[in-house]
Amino acid sequence: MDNKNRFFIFSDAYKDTSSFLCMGLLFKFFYLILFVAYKQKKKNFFTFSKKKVRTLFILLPNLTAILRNMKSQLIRRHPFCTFRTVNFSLPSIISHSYLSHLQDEDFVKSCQKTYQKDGYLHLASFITDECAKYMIKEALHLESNPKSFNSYEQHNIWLEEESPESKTWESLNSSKKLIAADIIEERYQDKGKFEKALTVGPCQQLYEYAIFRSFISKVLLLGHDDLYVSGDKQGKYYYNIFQPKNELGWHFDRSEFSVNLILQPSTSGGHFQFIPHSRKVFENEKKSVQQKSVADVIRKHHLQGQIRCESDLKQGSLYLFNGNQSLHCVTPVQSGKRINLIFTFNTKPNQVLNEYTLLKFFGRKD
Ligand SMILES: O=C(O)CCC(=O)C(=O)O
Ligand SMILES: [Fe+2]
Repeated sequence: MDNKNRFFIFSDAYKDTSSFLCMGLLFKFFYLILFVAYKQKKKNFFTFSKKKVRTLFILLPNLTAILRNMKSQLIRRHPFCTFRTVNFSLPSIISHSYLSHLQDEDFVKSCQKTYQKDGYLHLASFITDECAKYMIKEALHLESNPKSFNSYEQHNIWLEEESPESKTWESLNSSKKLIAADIIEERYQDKGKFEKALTVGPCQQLYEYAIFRSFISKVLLLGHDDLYVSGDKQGKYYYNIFQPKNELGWHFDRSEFSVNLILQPSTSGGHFQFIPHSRKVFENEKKSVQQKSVADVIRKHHLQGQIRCESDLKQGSLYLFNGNQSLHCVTPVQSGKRINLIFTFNTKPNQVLNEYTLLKFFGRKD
């Protein structure tokens, strides 16, 4: 085991620490009973009577409930019991095979080709298992943070509200939990005396890695333009957590492209599906007056065979996607949480989200 992997032993330690403390309390409790029994010299203390067994039955469940409660309090409050921040170096974030290829011309060309043909590029195991596991733990740790936001939206495929044309489209549902970048970064600031101060977590490191950004801009924009990090402290990157029953209804993204890192696929359901380069077909249907549904258009234009269901997205998969041109959705999660990390890159520097989008996405303006 190398040094990087050792961190996971430490990050797991919080569970053991709290169990250890609770076990300690339990032992103290029994020690106290024995001590009292000894002091009172009650000879019949250890003999069983119906009354004693009944008392024990009443006491025990209460005692375990109290201990369970104390344990959760300890996990939340005790500095040793919170999920600890870890310092990752770039080679422990990006898998070795990609790290050495991001600037390789042939590799970039083959990625460009796939992306142009499909509007989609999947790079399996882009980040290391260690980093993915850490990010999953971080997302789950921040899930209960009061600033993380359960977003629920009713929308049409265009994600438009006002236009009369878009009103004739069926209404779809989307729901997930969003954990904005500022909540993630808070973890790495103001560490108390129990944790070493760290300024940059692995999400931020990957997001700000210029070679990663330049690779993406070469693939997405064929190198005609540069990509910039976002100026938005919430939306620059964010964890998404899909619980069972959460889904993303069919839609076209407002942004031209998306960069999505899959951390944990759900155990069943929660598949990413898309119809490559389908915008024109749906645009042509936009003008007719009758009520329209995705299923109707799929039937009418024989698109069924073109729906791609990406069930091979696994822990550590990175996918780049042309979400503005290809209709896509995430099917309802049936079991297990689906966790991913979305990066926002822009073609102009210092772009920020407007108040409306901030409230809709993250439930707060600042
Ligand atoms: O979670 C995914 O894989 C897709 C996300 C997506 O389409 C979106 O956020 O607009
Ligand atoms: Fe999307």
